[in-house]
Amino acid sequence: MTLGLTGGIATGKSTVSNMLRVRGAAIVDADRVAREVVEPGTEGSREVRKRFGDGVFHVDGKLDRKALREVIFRDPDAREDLNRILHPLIVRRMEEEVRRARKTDAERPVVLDVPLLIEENLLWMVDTVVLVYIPEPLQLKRLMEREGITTEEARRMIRAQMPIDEKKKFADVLIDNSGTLTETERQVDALWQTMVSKNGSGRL
Ligand SMILES: CC(C)(COP(=O)(O)OP(=O)(O)OC[C@H]1O[C@@H](n2cnc3c(N)ncnc32)[C@H](O)[C@@H]1O)[C@@H](O)C(=O)NCCC(=O)NCCS
Ligand SMILES: Nc1ncnc2c1ncn2[C@@H]1O[C@H](COP(=O)(O)OP(=O)(O)OP(=O)(O)O)[C@@H](O)[C@H]1O
Repeated sequence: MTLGLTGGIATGKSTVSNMLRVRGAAIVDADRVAREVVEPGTEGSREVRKRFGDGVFHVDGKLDRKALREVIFRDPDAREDLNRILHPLIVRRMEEEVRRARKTDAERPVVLDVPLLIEENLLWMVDTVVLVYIPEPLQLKRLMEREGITTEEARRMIRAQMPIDEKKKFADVLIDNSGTLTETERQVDALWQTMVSKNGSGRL
């Protein structure tokens, strides 16, 4: 089965995806793929430079992630342009990775960790949607603490995505990550049991 793991920024997708990895899932991480498609010399890198200029690159040709981030979380048009350039490249590579994982072991659950799974209409890629949920005030707090940024900066990043409470209606399974990591582990255990017992295709 292919599980779509989503949430909002800093709600705990990486935390939960690591827990699923430890249990044996194959993980396809959209944030990692997004970094690969802009490596120096790639089509993604060329297109980003064409649209955003040399100012969002370091002298060695690597993307200056901080600089680009400043632009896209302030300017919705810029964000749309970046999405238009990168998302087809990201989706194509994720599809290849899913195919490869299936070929290696058809029974092994595959987890697609994609922050924008719902916003970008990628639900067709997965059998089941798992939402890593925390209430928005806690999301704001964890984001500010992790990034060392102000409330205003964190709000801007959260506003670039569909509000976490709205995402609930697209979810088949909810993991509440507002408690301790042990409490989250317990929910992941229950999810994993269902995944392996249904190990063919099928929805949860
Ligand atoms: C702007 C970039 C360079 C900032 O890099 P940085 O290392 O600081 O952050 P990172 O990649 O780890 O992303 C952190 C989080 O930001 C959020 N985010 C990233 N891109 C976007 C976007 N286009 N729209 C809304 N939220 C986004 C996601 O929740 C993501 O998990 C980078 O996020 C990027 O290339 N974004 C565009 C690609 C994309 O849409 N990625 C999301 C997965 S499809
Ligand atoms: N149950 C928890 N209790 C306390 N802190 C937590 C918990 N789960 C995650 N965190 C912390 O919250 C922050 C966000 O978690 P994580 O990085 O897993 O989120 P994410 O959804 O993957 O973020 P992004 O969208 O930026 O990729 C991290 O600093 C993490 O250590």
